[in-house]
Amino acid sequence: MNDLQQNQTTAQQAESLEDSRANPLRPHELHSSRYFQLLKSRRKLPVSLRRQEFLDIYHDSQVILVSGETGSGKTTQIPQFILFDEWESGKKVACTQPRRLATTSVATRTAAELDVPLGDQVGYSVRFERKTSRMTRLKYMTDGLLLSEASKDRDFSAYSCVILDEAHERTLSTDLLMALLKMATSRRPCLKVVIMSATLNVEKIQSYFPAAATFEISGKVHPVQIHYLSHSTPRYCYCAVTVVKHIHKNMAEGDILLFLPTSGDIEMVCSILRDEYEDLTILPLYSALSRARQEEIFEDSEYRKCIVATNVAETSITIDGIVYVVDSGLEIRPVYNPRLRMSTVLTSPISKASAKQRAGRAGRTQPGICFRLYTEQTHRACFIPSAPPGILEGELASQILLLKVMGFDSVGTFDFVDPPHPEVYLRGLQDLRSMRYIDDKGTITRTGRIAARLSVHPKWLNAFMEGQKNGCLREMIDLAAISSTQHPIFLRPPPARFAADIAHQRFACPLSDHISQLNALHAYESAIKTENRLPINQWCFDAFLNRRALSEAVRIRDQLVVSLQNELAITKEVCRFEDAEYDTHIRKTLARSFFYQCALKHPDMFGTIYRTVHEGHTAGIHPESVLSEGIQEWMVYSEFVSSGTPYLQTVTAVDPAWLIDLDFFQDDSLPKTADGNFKQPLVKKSLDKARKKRDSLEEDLISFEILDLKAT
Ligand SMILES: Nc1ncnc2c1ncn2[C@@H]1O[C@H](COP(=O)(O)OP(=O)(O)OP(=O)(O)O)[C@@H](O)[C@H]1O
Repeated sequence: MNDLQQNQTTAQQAESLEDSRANPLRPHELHSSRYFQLLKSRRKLPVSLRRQEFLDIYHDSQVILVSGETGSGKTTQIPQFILFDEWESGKKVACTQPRRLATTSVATRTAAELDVPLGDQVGYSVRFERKTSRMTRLKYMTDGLLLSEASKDRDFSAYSCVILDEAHERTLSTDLLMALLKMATSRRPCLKVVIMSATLNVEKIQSYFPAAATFEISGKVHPVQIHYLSHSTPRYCYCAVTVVKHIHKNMAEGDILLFLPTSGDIEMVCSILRDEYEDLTILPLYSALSRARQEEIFEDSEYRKCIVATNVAETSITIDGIVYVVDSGLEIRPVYNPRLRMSTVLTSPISKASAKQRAGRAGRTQPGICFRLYTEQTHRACFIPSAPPGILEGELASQILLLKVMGFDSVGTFDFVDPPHPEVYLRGLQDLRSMRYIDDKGTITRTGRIAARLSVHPKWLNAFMEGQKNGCLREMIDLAAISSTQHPIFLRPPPARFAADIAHQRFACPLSDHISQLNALHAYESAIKTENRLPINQWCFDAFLNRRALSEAVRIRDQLVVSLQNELAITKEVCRFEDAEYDTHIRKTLARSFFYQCALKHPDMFGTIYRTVHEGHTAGIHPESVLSEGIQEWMVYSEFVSSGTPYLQTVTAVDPAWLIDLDFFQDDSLPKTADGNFKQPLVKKSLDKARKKRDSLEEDLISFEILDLKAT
């Protein structure tokens, strides 16, 4: 018997025996004292009091919509009820979350509640990282990951029940899962679906699943008082600092959770608060931070904690000790514009549902107070009820391809909760057509099938094939991996921008941001291998590189190499950096793979404005680019973004001669006005010039060969 077990009282042992009948995960073992502590608090949760009522509905219905106050126990308890109920089926229970941090933290909590090591019966799976085993029966996972599983198994046959949590967020993946689950439930009558949220639009989802039962959990764990400002203020950071100071000076014990829209705001506010207080533990929280730094928010602290977070802390997570929530009422949301093929990132007001979720981070382990940095009138009149579904705001090419590979040829008539905007849908089809992933009839091609199976955006398959021709396949795989990390690899924290820019110069390639990224990745890998090196964390810190993003890129790259092995002959050989043509091979490959994202310098302007070839939209080069001075004529860009001013981001200078033989740049493909003239005469002129140059070079070559022939 171990120490923990010895510590159990006789009463606990009796309780353990009683409870073990309900806990098939450890049927013959005694539980730890922590288990009993947690059990005591779990039993008080509103949802625990209605366990049997929930199970009765669960037995009678195939689809159940669960709504209930934040903190009432949906995420941690309902999956356990189902797990025990479904134990005999031998199948798994999946519970999805929109965010990674929430996925890992609720899995950790649930494993602790069940007194099992994380990864055994309870585990988690997020992209490129998982803690599961063959024993795992309850799997918390991101919605994106379950979607990619579904592309291989439309019946969700490994699962007896799929729980979609935080469904109010209506992410693109959750919406697609709802549609696929709707079909799967008609094929598999024993498959159950539970859709949960504290702020679910029940009528909307019920009209999509007409036979769904509803289960509403009333009652809060602890009350949360809400305070509003009496006057609005645009200076939300200043206002947030004032409120935090007020709480710290005048209010009773309890940690603070402050919501701000951007990582820049967070770092600024953290540095102001750090300068002022030594007896306050200030912890930033945003997705670009390393996992270890993110998890610091859960650690105990000698002083009061003040966590300054973006909306990554908005749903699902419980941070023990939070009493005060300060909500700026703002967030950043990328919105895709199909006409511009551009993502606009603007700081905008949150929805009422988000405001409720944010307030709900308090009152979970004790009563709480939420300070909203906006007026009640603003909340009532200016906040929309819930954020628009992701399917109405995002780019759809990869989702259309995924559906096509699953056999849904006519995606236009697919039964979505909210159908996508026809223009976004058509743009997605056009993009897939120009990448040759579908044919003229919209049928998926062989290349399209391979592209759909990639763990990165399907557009990269073209780059891999082109890279193979030009001897830089490995570099393209590295770039695909870098572009798939959730965070930028170059860090520019606001207080140290200048120092960061200097540190980044050693990786800079004057003609390409993509190659600069590759240089940083390769330097990181050799820093790891070098003996007597600096600790890698220190090396990354000094170089202002994001270690988390780099190690994630390496992981993605290694998995990609394995998954591509059957499709492309991947040799160990890499393009040699010492090769005089190293840059050219990579730039040419990028140009020929992402030709539909080319831009040409606009001479009428001050010299730094470019115009995209296909749509003719103008934009500057992002100020963080190595090419921001706008000297080069042609560019290929990875993103067209706007946070007020439109910018081309992550760009590479290209030679139009590399493009002229592509169909996309032939006269009959270039965009024309209604009267048949070229919409962008400059593009036409520049391409003609490149063609002439090529022809005259070819003529020179021929005459040179003739001369050579005569000489022999
Ligand atoms: N990591 C944790 N530390 C302390 N208490 C926790 C933790 N996780 C959960 N709890 C307790 O369990 C309760 C239920 O949490 P759970 O996440 O299941 O609620 P929920 O209804 O899903 O909330 P939300 O709608 O906000 O996701 C919390 O209110 C809290 O009291």
